[in-house]
Amino acid sequence: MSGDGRTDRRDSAGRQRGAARSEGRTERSAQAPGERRRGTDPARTVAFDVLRAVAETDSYANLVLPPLLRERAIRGRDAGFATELAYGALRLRGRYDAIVEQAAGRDLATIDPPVLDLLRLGSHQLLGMRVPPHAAVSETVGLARQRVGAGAAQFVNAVLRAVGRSTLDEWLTLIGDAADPHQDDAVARLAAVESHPEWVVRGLREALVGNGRSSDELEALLVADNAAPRVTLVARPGLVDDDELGGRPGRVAPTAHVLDGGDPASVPAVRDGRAGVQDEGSQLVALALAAAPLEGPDERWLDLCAGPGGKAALLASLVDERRGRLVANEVQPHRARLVEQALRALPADAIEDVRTGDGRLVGTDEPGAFDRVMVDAPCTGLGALRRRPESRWRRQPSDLAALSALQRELLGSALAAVRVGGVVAYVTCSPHLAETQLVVKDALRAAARSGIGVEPVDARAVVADLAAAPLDLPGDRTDVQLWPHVHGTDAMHLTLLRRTS
Ligand SMILES: C[S@@+](CC[C@H](N)C(=O)[O-])C[C@H]1O[C@@H](n2cnc3c(N)ncnc32)[C@H](O)[C@@H]1O
Repeated sequence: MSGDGRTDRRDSAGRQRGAARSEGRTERSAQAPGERRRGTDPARTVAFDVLRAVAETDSYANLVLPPLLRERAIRGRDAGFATELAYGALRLRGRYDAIVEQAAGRDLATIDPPVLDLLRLGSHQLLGMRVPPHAAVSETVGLARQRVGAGAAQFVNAVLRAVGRSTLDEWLTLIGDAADPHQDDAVARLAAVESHPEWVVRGLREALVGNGRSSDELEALLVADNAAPRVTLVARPGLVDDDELGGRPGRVAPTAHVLDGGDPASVPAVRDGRAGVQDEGSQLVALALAAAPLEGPDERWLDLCAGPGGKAALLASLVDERRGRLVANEVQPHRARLVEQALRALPADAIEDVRTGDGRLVGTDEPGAFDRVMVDAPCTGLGALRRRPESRWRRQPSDLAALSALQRELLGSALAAVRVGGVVAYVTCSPHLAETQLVVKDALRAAARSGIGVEPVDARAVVADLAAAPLDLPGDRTDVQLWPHVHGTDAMHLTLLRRTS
């Protein structure tokens, strides 16, 4: 039974069983009787609406989908099916577009965007989910007829039948060969087959090599980006007992609980803010800032870019254990409100302030005022592609220049805001060298020019003491770069720096 007592009508293969299809009802009643037909499947309809919202209003799928599911009372397996369909079609858009182009024998630019979205959804059901082909095709054609028109439905039918005639492996060989006809461009092939923009594939390859890893790992990394991450909870120290959260212990962060499934919002400690949903890599970098060796006072911490507040809540629980206080700063007012919300379970004593302000000014306004500073910088998010289904298509190479300039300024401000002897953590959820190693290098040069001395702290030694098992971190660097295909985390970057003068 679904939560509202009605029978859950989807089987494990995503087929909808039974006749009552609530979503279609009102739309059917608005049609002339001659046009009446079986209603469309609410789960597929909601997935289509998510893809349309992403395309038309630049919406984020993970923000649009949950309220739509709630509004339309789609729960249980139906909700799981809709989520996998929408997120999978968005993540694998590049792969399916290459397949659709071949199957349709037409340039994608000649296909109307809503029709292309339907073809992506149909292709994902056929090739990426275990939906029986007749259901995948007929349900998508029905949706096309209802939402776009009879002509579009015929086209969708023909193209999806062509898609269904080959297996996924056969299609991958075909689109790989089409992208790399001379067998000399591994990036173009991987970009098509593993559904990433080429500039992202190039950036990830450089990041692997720049962190002492082999470019042979690239395919495994791209594959990991295409898999939905497991839901991981953080047990905020001092606020929650480990056995309240369930799940299995994390591999990387001692505060992590990895769930096998279920809705994290149903966990009471998550609802009241004593725990939260947080990637293990994000947990580890906050724990590392707190654990970095420090001489002298350790009581005033700053989270410079705090919204929406996941790391701030973990830092606040850690500083509270030392009887210290956290200042959380965020430039966007609505995100600063999310920080307040994330900190709701923390004792008032642990929070000095939640501020709305430009982090670039803190170093000038409050020089040398903090013992530990977190700079979790705004970034391309190329390390969290598995979590944000459409973001790889939205980001542009030109974003890198603007973001890395901002990152340098924020890190410079943090180095000015920390006291001599204090520690700064520079963190991104992108492994791109332009946002990580190069930003740190530039910021250190700029700091030296303004008379601020800085030395690296061995972040690898710090995380080695925190992690349950040794972390695979090759090369002789002092920073830490995590990877989804190696550590099971987002590709978080961490540099720890100590101010020396
Ligand atoms: C990667 S997110 C931080 C995530 C956060 N630490 C967490 O764990 O929930 C970066 C944040 O920096 C904020 N930001 C962007 N420019 C900023 C600036 N100039 N000063 C302060 N915050 C800024 C963004 O609005 C965004 O909320």
